[in-house]
Amino acid sequence: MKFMCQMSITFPESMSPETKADYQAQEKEYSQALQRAGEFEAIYRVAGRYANVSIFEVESNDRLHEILSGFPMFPYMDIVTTPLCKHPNSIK
Ligand SMILES: O=C(O)CC1=CCC(=O)O1
Repeated sequence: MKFMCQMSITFPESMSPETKADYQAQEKEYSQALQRAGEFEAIYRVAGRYANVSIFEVESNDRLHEILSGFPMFPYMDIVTTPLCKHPNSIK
């Protein structure tokens, strides 16, 4: 099952730069492990925003929820999830 997730991140103004950097380092480690495992197919930065567009290939809705809620920055994310289907004109 393929999904597009649009994530935007808002840290509290009171959060220190050190805490932000720690979240970002944890996020990178978690994200890259999922990418290596093949469940996290792609991630793009949205130009001009602290947001991304991510593509996941997972076995179930429950697995997607497990992945998303496991992101260290999950408490600071707003996530919009869109299920994707094959396009009839795709050559892949
Ligand atoms: O977009 C970000 O920086 C937050 C994020 C979510 C998954 C990831 O790898 O980074």
